[in-house]
Amino acid sequence: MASSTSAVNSNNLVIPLVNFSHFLHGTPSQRLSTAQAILHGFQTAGFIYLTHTPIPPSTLQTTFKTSASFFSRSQPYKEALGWTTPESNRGYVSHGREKVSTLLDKDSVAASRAQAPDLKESFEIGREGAEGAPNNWPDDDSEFKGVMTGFFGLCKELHVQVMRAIAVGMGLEEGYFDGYTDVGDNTLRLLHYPEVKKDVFAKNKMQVRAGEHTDYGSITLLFQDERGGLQVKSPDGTFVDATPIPGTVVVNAGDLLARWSNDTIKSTLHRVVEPPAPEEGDVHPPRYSIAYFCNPNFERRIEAIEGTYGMGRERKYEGINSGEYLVQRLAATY
Ligand SMILES: O=C(O)CCC(=O)C(=O)O
Ligand SMILES: [Fe+2]
Repeated sequence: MASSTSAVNSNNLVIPLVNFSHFLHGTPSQRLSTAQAILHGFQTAGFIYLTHTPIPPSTLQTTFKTSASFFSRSQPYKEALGWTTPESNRGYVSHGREKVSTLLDKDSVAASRAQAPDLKESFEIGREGAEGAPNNWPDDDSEFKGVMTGFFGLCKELHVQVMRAIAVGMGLEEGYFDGYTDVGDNTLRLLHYPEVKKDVFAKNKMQVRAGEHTDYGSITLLFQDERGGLQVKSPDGTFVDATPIPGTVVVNAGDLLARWSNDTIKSTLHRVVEPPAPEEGDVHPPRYSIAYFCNPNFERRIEAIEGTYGMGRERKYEGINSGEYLVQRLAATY
């Protein structure tokens, strides 16, 4: 049986829908064809949708509920847990503070933020126990911490497995990336795009919920609710809806994986805009999503992956330290 059909197929953007259990538990041939479908998706669209991951739907539901209840707290409560530095990259980020964008210097980021700030707030959680970078947990809510650390661990494991699939797809030894994924230097980002009047979008054509950007790290695991609004840039240059499919995880490759793979894997622009399905009334309801940004262990040096250069393909990039790369990218965004 084929492991893959497509989740999105429009304007030359084909995002495969892959049953991940065929990689985890399938026969050797299912395992190989699934790994190849995953790698192919990253090489062409830069995005895939996974079904049948080991993350239980009930756990995901609890995590979404816990996230929504956190965002419903008062502004001073959330501000007290505020994000402080790119080095720690942990805590609460209020509306309009971060402007994800393709602009690399601080002045242009600030200018575009002033024009149409992203309509969102977020809470960033890093690896527990990282030296000098404690998480900004609310001290009156141990349930929040318990739910989020549990979810962090499940996502960490999924990162390990998706990187194994990429290794198998590339014809490398399955554990090729294990020494890069075992620490879990990743970031769990809870996102809340508040309810918004429809005329906000009508009045300003530039207004979006999250500006177009690429992600920075290796891969991102993205869990979205049923609202819609996520769009991915197609090879034609148009933005195509990455429509929510219940029970799936959207996975996209980030800039560091593109670089690591000598640009054989794509890090594709995406954004969040006004939801496509017209709802009744003059407001769009809130949208919640959860992004888990995976990175190679911060202490590792990232040099072109074996097999992605040679035989007429030049090696395009210098080696770079994973942690330094991320801090440099984050420093330009806040
Ligand atoms: O909310 C979403 O669906 C996308 C979020 C995203 O792309 C990001 O935070 O990097
Ligand atoms: Fe993103």
